[in-house]
Amino acid sequence: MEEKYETLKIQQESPNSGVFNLIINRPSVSNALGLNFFSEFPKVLNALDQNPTVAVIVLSGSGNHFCGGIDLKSLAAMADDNSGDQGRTSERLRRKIKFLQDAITAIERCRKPVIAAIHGACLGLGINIVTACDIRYCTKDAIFSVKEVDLAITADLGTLQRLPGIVGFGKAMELSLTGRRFSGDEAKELGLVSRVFGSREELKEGVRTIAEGIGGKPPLAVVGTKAVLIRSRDVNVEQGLDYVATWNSSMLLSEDLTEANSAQKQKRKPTFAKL
Ligand SMILES: CC/C=C\C=C\CC(=O)SCCNC(=O)CCNC(=O)[C@H](O)C(C)(C)COP(=O)(O)OP(=O)(O)OC[C@H]1O[C@@H](n2cnc3c(N)ncnc32)[C@H](O)[C@@H]1OP(=O)(O)O
Repeated sequence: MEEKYETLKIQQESPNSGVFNLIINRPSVSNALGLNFFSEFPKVLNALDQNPTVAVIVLSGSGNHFCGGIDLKSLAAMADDNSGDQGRTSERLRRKIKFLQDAITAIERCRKPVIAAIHGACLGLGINIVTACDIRYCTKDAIFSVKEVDLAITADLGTLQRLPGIVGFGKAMELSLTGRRFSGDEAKELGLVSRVFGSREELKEGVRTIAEGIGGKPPLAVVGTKAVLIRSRDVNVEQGLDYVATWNSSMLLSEDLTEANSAQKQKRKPTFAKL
């Protein structure tokens, strides 16, 4: 956790808190992100996931924006060199795209909940990132755009796969084909965010309270809920039920169950061992 990163900053909300802020940290370029982000992000998420002190991760942006999208200055370099024949060039590019995708999917691989707190611009790559997050909140002045189409890119890092499940197929198609900008209020109307806050300060405080609330819940059930919901999204009901039956048959009988029940009966705050 002591390591320094070029594109990210980690801050524990307060001493003893299980809430950790993961901050996109390239404010001079509106948190536009290049290749180094894709190397750092999964490493940091994995470190947070493995750290038993961490219960919930809040992802936000430093400066004026959440994320201005892919770093346009590094986009050409990311498209790779053209050495070798067409087949080899294409296969290299395919591997690179899979590497970028994998960095975003690290959010879903992380057992702990990841909450996006969005202010200012959240464009292109920003949408890929937040649609992989477990919960999203934003400020009223947040601006969203599935911008890839305007850059002659078919969005390929998760937006087209995850957005339909969040806002519905038709809305996802409309937003992705037009690339139009939409506001925090519309994001709420669409179901992209769960709540809109009046200011950045209110967003920070509101999300902190929600994250601390989740962080105080039985950790095995929190991790299980995330894992089972993500799996259920991708399989049919029967397969999802089968998955949760196996999950709970191995993890339901924990000290958390006893503690949650006792605390409820004794009308006291429960305390759970870290995960
Ligand atoms: C394999 C491909 C994988 C992923 C592909 C993803 C596709 C995308 O992400 S599409 C989205 C691309 N992003 C954009 O088109 C955004 C362009 N920028 C803007 O619209 C605005 O700059 C803004 C983000 C809304 C911020 O506006 P404002 O607050 O008025 O500040 P500015 O003065 O415009 O910008 C400040 C500073 O940031 C630099 N910057 C902003 N965005 C990017 C970017 N995407 N890449 C590189 N740099 C960016 C901008 O140039 C300014 O820097 P200066 O040095 O002062 O010029």
